[in-house]
Amino acid sequence: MVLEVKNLSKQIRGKQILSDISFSLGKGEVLALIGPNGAGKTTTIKCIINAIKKDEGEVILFGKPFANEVKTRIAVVPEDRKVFRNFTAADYRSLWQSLYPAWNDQFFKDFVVKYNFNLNQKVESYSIGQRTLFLLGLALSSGTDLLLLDELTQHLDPTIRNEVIHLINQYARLGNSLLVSSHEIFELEEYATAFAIIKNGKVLYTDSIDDAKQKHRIIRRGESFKEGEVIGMIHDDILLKTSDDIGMYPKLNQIVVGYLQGKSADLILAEDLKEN
Ligand SMILES: Nc1ncnc2c1ncn2[C@@H]1O[C@H](COP(=O)(O)OP(=O)(O)OP(=O)(O)O)[C@@H](O)[C@H]1O
Repeated sequence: MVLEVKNLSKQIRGKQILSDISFSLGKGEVLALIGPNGAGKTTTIKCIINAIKKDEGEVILFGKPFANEVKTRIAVVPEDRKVFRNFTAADYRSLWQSLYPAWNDQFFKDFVVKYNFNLNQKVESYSIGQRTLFLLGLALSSGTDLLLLDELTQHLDPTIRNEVIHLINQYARLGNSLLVSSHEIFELEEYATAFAIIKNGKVLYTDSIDDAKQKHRIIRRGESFKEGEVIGMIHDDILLKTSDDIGMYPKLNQIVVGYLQGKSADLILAEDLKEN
């Protein structure tokens, strides 16, 4: 495993922000950390890179507990896209080149040409979409084997969004690993191979996309079933975790919605439809 997060917990100002968060990311995988606003995605990423101190739990990177040396093997695009004042794209290139021993300057040069970046322009003057693309370009050029990308596709027009997703896939195909936080559930299958659903600082479910689809079915409300657990409601359908071959296989976004919605009182009653 490239990254293992085990039983991570964090309180901020007396409020429990993360509770017992666990998931893992393998080589060449893209794990989507998916959840609504305020779920704890950014806090999880900050704990992984030790930008904020975790209270409990373990973060294992490349088989070892987090240590400062590992920072040169990880590149991050933060959610706020904050950049240094007065720093040009060329300044950023020099900085990242000095920080990352495996920096790939040819990749960076090609990236700058392909996306038409002016190296003499201040990065703070880029639009939010250009800034996101540029920061991703730095991360992809860093030569690291793990990227942490916080809400990467947020505020992007469809053209840049498609480019960004293409770049994520290309980087993963080279055997690198990516953790991408998002609340955009409809785009997940374009890049993710695995996912962790997070809500109120807890992981509700984590799995590879293929395995998750195998383990769940969508049945009509009122339809009876022999074996399984009712997970949640998706409009008039029910998401069921079951080994029975009933109903329909779910799409990833249906699995996410089912877990996020959870069981309401009338859905708990639906468990009574289980055949004895
Ligand atoms: N420094 C802080 N002080 C107080 N509360 C904080 C702080 N940082 C985070 N929180 C709270 O922790 C919770 C999780 O925030 P976090 O930014 O991790 O969520 P998120 O899933 O990344 O959300 P979003 O999708 O909106 O970016 C929120 O309720 C947030 O208000």
